[in-house]
Amino acid sequence: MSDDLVLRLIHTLGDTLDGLDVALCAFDEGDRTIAWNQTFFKFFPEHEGHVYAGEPYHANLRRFYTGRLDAQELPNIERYIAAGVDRHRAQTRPYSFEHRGLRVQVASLPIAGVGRVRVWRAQALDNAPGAADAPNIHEPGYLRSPLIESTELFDRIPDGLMICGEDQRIQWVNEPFMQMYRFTERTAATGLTFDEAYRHAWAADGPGDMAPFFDGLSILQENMRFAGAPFEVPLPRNRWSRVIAKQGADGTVFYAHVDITDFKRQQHLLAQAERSARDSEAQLREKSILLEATLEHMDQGVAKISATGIVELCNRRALELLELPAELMAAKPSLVNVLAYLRARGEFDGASQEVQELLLHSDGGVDQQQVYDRPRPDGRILEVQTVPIKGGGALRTFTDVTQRKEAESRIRHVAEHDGLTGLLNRTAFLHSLQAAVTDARRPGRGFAVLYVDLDGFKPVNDRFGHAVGDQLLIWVAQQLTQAARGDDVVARLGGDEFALLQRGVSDPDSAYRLAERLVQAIGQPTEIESHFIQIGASVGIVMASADAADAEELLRKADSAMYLAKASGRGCARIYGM
Ligand SMILES: Nc1nc2c(ncn2[C@@H]2O[C@H](COP(=O)(O)OP(=O)(O)OP(=O)(O)O)[C@@H](O)[C@H]2O)c(=O)[nH]1
Repeated sequence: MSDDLVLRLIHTLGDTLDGLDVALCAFDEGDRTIAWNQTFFKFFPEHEGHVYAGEPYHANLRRFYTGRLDAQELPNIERYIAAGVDRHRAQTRPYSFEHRGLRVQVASLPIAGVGRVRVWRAQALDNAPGAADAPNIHEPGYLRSPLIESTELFDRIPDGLMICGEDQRIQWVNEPFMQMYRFTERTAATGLTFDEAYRHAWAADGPGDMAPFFDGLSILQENMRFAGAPFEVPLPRNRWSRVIAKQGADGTVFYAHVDITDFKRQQHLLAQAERSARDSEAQLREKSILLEATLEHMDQGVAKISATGIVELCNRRALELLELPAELMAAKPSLVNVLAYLRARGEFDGASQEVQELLLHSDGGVDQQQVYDRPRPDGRILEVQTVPIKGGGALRTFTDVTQRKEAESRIRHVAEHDGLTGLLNRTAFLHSLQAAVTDARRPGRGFAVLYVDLDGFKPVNDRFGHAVGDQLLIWVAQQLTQAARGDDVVARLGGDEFALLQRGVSDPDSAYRLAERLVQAIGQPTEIESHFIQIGASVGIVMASADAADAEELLRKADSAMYLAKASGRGCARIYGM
């Protein structure tokens, strides 16, 4: 059938129904208005002059509700409209409601290929003439339903039961209903509307938070007007009731009130748990973003090695410091492969034998914290620290300590050397001497200490000035260094006093010969700032013996031998104890 023909048929049907005082309004499958008749305006004058073909059903409902809702209910209009649209789509049975002084019964019929046709007919109002003759609901024996001859049976079911007459007033309620809605006498509920019974439940509870009451009242009023689908209302003391209506044949409506408090509580707990899970998930996400950003921007290289030896994570700085290609690391290689790559590029060539061994057998696993310095081929020094991770694997950090190491070695150099000549100072010489004393107990590790004091140095200072004296001290240092062998130790003890640790000598003759060479070298004339200068040197010698005491004592003995040389006319050497 063509759309046009369908529309003509609906119009004809509408005209026909006008004759029966029945209103009609038809909607397509998208809930848009397609046709209506004259009686429709009689029941719903608010639509006259406004309704148009194609108007969505929700626009129709908005007009309907705008006219009938009072100020208290108006804020709920959107909910009413949404519920009305849902009802429109799902309605399966007729229901009646009051509108503009009329009681109207409405039926809705889905028509395949068209949509839905709604028809309304007027009914007599309860307070219309003749209603005064209606039976007195408070009369004993008013109950008309044969179903409730034995109330005891219904008092024993767990759900509340409320039976209403056609006039929507309560005819009978069971015990569980009385408990739910706070009635002590069954007769106190009789004759009330459900709306009034609901108000009673809340009034009986005394003052408290009334927000759920107002909410529940509007849900109840809306649903009682267009009874159909089950609905839920809040009761005092955080209880909830689900109300299910069932229409009886004679206009009686049976309402079951199911206590769903536990269900609601569980729903609430579930929603809370979902919310807190969402919150902690969001927090976790935020934390991991923060962690990632920190990792990417930190000055330290970081790599995480899994329990199975896979390099799972390697930050930007680690790639830079080790000159690792990003593609290699993105493939999550094994540590063994990464070490092989680095080894092939000479990464470990400067590392100590111990570190080389360590790296050769490393799969990343460590039992305890491990730290070592690794000199790189580019001259920088990396401090590599590995800590075990609970549950397997390890975290390895790479810190560029080049500058720190350089500063440390500068400080060490200053602490150990004489600023003028660059020779070791007294403290460092005593350290070397002490090490030699310890070592001398081994065969072939004998040594001699030569204490050198310049002769006639003071007059140089006095005559040519301190600067020339300084130059002369530097020249003396050179003479001593040149006369010494590579593994000997030369030091300036202070002022014009120097010392030499001669290694690998056990007979005094060798030490004496070196002393003579020193005396001879220092005794040569030299030119400093155009001045020809000649000084001399006196040398005291002490030989280390197996029972040698400590470094300080050896130096003292050498010093006293030097004094003997001075006493014997200077420019010569003397051996301690000889
Ligand atoms: N120019 C210079 N002079 C120094 C320095 N340290 C000490 N002196 C001087 O070196 C001199 C050492 O004194 P002496 O040991 O009596 O000098 P000397 O003339 O060699 O006398 P004898 O050892 O008895 O032969 C003093 O005049 C100190 O001031 C220094 O760093 N530079």
